[in-house]
Amino acid sequence: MRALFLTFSAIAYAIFFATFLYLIGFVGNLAGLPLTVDKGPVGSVGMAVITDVALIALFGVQHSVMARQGFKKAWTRTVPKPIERSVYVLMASAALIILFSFWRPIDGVVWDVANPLGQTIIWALFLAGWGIVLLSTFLINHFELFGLQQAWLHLTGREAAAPVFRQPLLYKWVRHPLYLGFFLAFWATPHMSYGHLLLSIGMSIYMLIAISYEEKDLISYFGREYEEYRSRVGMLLPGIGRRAPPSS
Ligand SMILES: C[S@@+](CC[C@H](N)C(=O)[O-])C[C@H]1O[C@@H](n2cnc3c(N)ncnc32)[C@H](O)[C@@H]1O
Repeated sequence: MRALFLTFSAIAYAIFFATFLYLIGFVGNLAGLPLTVDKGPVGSVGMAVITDVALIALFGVQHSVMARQGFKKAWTRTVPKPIERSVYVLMASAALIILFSFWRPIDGVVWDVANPLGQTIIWALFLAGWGIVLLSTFLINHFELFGLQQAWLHLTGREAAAPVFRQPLLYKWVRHPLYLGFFLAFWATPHMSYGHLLLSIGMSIYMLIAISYEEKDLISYFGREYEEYRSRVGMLLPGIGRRAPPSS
């Protein structure tokens, strides 16, 4: 059973990684992909807006609800604890695959940068965004975030350690570098269509909500240590979005 759990986690991880790579191409409109933010079946604008908002909401609800402590407690009565995170990762990938499959592009130019230097700078920001996302997962704990560590510890008969508060490298300057990377990745495009704008706005709203829930959890784990960090370090940009600790 323990080896089966690890196999399940490894498969969930492989599916996540393939989905993550596709997401880069989807948002960046990579030539050769069958479906991207600007390439796919076109219908009426009204239907496209309703469909796309529903797809973003599905992703946001799956991500936020399944990450909450209360949900995890209830959920692990059914799903074995060592693979709980891998099931979450699998569901998150499924929500993205559904988004890729049913996304409806919306034509129309919000901005279009034709200048070659401008385009190069914007693509560099786009790639930097994805790089920051990946780097941040390693700064927190990549293999735990994606469920492999939990199944491995179970296989080797060890207990999962309690969450550790980290502030290495990027976390010294901003509290949410991973989300900062996603902001760059969604917004840095030389050609912004109305469909892409909808995706960028929707994901940005989701991330701001996710940050507020995540910080409540972080304060419940780490207490004053996190409150002090929050009062000193900016949210998404250095020095901006610091929050004074509640007076006691
Ligand atoms: C997907 S990661 C996003 C991390 C962070 N919000 C960011 O944007 O870089 C979410 C997980 O990271 C954990 N986390 C966030 N900040 C942390 C920190 N400074 N130290 C340890 N864990 C952290 C949260 O508890 C959550 O399980």
